[in-house]
Order: sequence, then C-alpha cells, then structure tokens
Amino acid sequence: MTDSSTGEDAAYGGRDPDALARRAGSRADPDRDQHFLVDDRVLDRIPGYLPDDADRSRLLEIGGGAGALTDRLLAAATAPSTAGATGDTAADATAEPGHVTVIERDGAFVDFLREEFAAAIADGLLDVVEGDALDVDLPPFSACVANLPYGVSSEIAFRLLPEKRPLVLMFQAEFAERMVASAGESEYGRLSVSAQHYADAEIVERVPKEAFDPQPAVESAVVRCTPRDPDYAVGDETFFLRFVKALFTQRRKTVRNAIRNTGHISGLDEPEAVVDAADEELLSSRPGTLEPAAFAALAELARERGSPTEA
Ligand SMILES: C[S@@+](CC[C@H](N)C(=O)[O-])C[C@H]1O[C@@H](n2cnc3c(N)ncnc32)[C@H](O)[C@@H]1O
Repeated sequence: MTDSSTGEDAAYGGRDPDALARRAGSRADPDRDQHFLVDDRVLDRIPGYLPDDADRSRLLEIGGGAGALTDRLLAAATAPSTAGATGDTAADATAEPGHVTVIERDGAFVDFLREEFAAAIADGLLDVVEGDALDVDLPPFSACVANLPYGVSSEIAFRLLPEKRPLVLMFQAEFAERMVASAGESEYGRLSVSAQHYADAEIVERVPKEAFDPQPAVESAVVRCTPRDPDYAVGDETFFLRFVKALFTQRRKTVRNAIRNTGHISGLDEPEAVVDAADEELLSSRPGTLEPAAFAALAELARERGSPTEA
C-alpha cells in the first residue's frame, strides 16, 4: 500500500498530489510555467490514454514538478513481456517494471524528485534529468506523457513529434483544438497540418482550471498523438512545413495570392511559375480549406517549378 505521507514507500501510483506539493516545500510559480495537477482522477486517467499497443518500457515526462504524474508513470511503465503471453502489458500485474525519465528545469523540484523517488532511482527505474527540455539531449523513449509547461508547449511538441512515438500531452485547450482541427474548421491552420504530418492527433480529455494549483488562466486539454505515416509523400519535409507556414500567413487570401505574396517565407524564387502550373480550382480556394494531401501536392509542384532556396 502506498503511504502518501512519506516518499519512502516504493509502491507507485497513489501519491497524493497535495501532500507531494507540501513535501516539495517550494510553491509552484506560474511565472515559471508551474501549474501542478492536483486532481487525482485526472492524474490517474492520463497514462491510460496511451494507445493500447504502446510500448510502455521507457516513458518520458517533461516537467516533473512535485512528481504527481511521475508517480503515476512509474506505476504505468512496464518492460516488454518476455513470456510473450497476452501482450496486454498495461493490465498485466506480473509485468516487470519499465523505466521513466523525467526532465525538469527547476533545480528545487529536481532535488525534491530525487529525494522523493530515491528508491526508484536506486532500483534503476527512474532518471531525473535537470535541464531545459528545449536543449537537453532527449533520452531514448518509447512514449511520452506530460503536463507540459504551456509557455514552450509548441516547441516541445515539435521536438517530440518527429521522434514518431506515442505522445499524451496536456496543452492549453485552444492550442489543442488547433492541433487536432480538420480542413474547413475555423481552428484549422499551420499547427494542424504540421502536427498531423507526424501523427493522428485527438483530444481525449478536457481539463478544467480547477484541476490545477495554481490555476492557469485558461482551460486545458489532453491530446493523444499516435504516430503514423501521412497519406501523402513529400520529397523535402522542411520545405513542405515552410510552405504550409507561408500559405497560412495569408489564410484569408486565395491560394494563388498566398503563393505569390509569401516567396520570402516559403523561399520560392519563382512563385509565379508555381501559380502558372497549378490547378485552377486549387488556386482559387483558401488555405484553410486545403486538406494536408493537397498542401503536399502543391508543395511538390512548388519544389519543381518555383526554384526554392535552401532553408
Ligand atoms: C505544468 S507543470 C507540470 C508539473 C507536474 N508534472 C504536474 O503535472 O503536476 C510544468 C513543469 O515543467 C517545468 N518546466 C517549465 N519549463 C520547462 C522547460 N523548458 N524544460 C523542462 N521543464 C520545464 C516547470 O518547472 C514545471 O515543473
């Protein structure tokens, strides 16, 4: 049984978030992107949003704080079954424990996590890495689960997405909605196309402000990203993403004018040559209505005809 009043118990998954925050001593500081999850029910559900077949042997958490989610991840991490029996490692109580790495920037919380989870560290189940998640080398990980620091959530997401691992990430709700939006929806934009280039993205839970302490200014949402190849091919991913970014700076214009006006962003020396070669129906539509595959086809045409310069 887990004793939530002390960090010495090696059972994981039941630590009380308020007790953890009290033991940590330093208060969560919103100016340092510190909004700790204090709702047990939300904390308990989050690891379960990993896809059923996700490899849970090496979990990564960004921003450990006082460790409430770290504790749940230590309970959820399981080594691949050597018996090869059910494959249902999440539900297999006999499965060997897996490994968790948590990256935290704030030294005071790093010290606390190392103390609170000393037994897990000694058992080789946990690494606490002190550093900025935007700079540190990412460890090998099979999946990432995190309540992200919102100030840098976009940069972190786009560090993680190209790794092609399942991700379960908490974002500001408005950001999450843009990430999962489909062509034609008002939230659809550069973020949707770029994120969905790497993964299927879906909101799996909306989380009210009251679930955090201190409370953030806005509602939050948990997004599950399940990696997959896109249903189109691009020869140059960097150019594709740059082209998408360029066109969405002109989302109210026609695609024709958006291509013409954004050569300085897309890097096209000859945007007019792209316009001359592209399909009329596509050119007279708006960027916000184009499916990702249409962007990809247009980007390929732009690469062939528009003399793009290197990024
Ligand atoms: C929203 S809190 C989440 C804390 C904890 N995981 C929870 O759910 O209660 C974000 C955490 O990320 C840390 N943080 C902020 N910016 C960071 C960065 N650039 N790299 C790593 N950690 C960061 C903060 O110190 C804070 O502990």
